[in-house]
Amino acid sequence: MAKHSQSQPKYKRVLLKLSGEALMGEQEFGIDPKVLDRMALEIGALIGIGVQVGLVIGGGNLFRGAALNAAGMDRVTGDHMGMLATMMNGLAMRDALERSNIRTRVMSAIPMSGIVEHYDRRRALRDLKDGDVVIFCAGTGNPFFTTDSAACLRGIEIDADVVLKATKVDGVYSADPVKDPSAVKYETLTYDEVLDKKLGVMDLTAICLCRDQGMPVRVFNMNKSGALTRIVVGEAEGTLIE
Ligand SMILES: Nc1ncnc2c1ncn2[C@@H]1O[C@H](COP(=O)(O)OP(=O)(O)O)[C@@H](O)[C@H]1O
Ligand SMILES: O=c1ccn([C@@H]2O[C@H](COP(=O)(O)OP(=O)(O)O)[C@@H](O)[C@H]2O)c(=O)[nH]1
Repeated sequence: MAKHSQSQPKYKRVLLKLSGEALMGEQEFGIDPKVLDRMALEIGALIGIGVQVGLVIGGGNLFRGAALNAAGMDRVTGDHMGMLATMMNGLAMRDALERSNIRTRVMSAIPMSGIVEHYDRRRALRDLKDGDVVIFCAGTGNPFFTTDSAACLRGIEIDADVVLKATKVDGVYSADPVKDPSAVKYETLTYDEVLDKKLGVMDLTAICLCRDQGMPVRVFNMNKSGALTRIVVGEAEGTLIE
């Protein structure tokens, strides 16, 4: 960390997307406080070198609308539950960040008066400039979307330099590396290559939005200690889609 804290960041403002499943750690469901604390440390290292950090957190560790739908629930109700799950993860992450003395604001796409603020882009920009981490919860606020799309949307809205998608694998591969051990990792890809090859690491709505708005996306493994800082200071890590 000492080495990186002297490094000049390549990016001034990033939108970090954490999947809900990443928060489970070794558990089957829910949130592992040890994982939250480790992520708070990694995010704190970025704040420490002057990088502005917006955060979108998934909800897949708790509920996913599509899975609830497959089990018989109305899809829109399931998606509402999924978005509420991202709120719980966001509150847990704020708690971990604040315990690490990192100023944090949570904004929700769905009004939730008395718990968190409603999403306000201009306010978020002011807070980011003040060095606060801003957590954007409840996805896009609409069913039939994912938090990957929400991350790209918020990243574009706040004029982030890059969307950083933290996941469980080391980048984008020729096939799902969890299922196919012969899959080969890409260093870089264009948006159209991701779409044409149907590479399943991010949903297509999110990729199309980034392509149309020219927002680069880097997919990387958040379980690798220091990977986030290495990316932000310009070292090769994961896969860059642009
Ligand atoms: N071509 C691919 N390259 C990398 N990962 C892939 C690919 N296709 C499918 N995946 C899977 O996508 C997952 C990453 O997506 P992520 O959004 O983090 O997970 P989830 O959709 O379960 O929340 C990886 O864990 C990996 O198993
Ligand atoms: O804009 C959004 C974002 C999320 N969701 C719901 O919230 C769930 C959790 O988000 P996601 O699956 O993206 O979480 P992750 O895979 O990142 O943990 C999704 O399955 C959807 O049901 C939604 O309806 N609209």
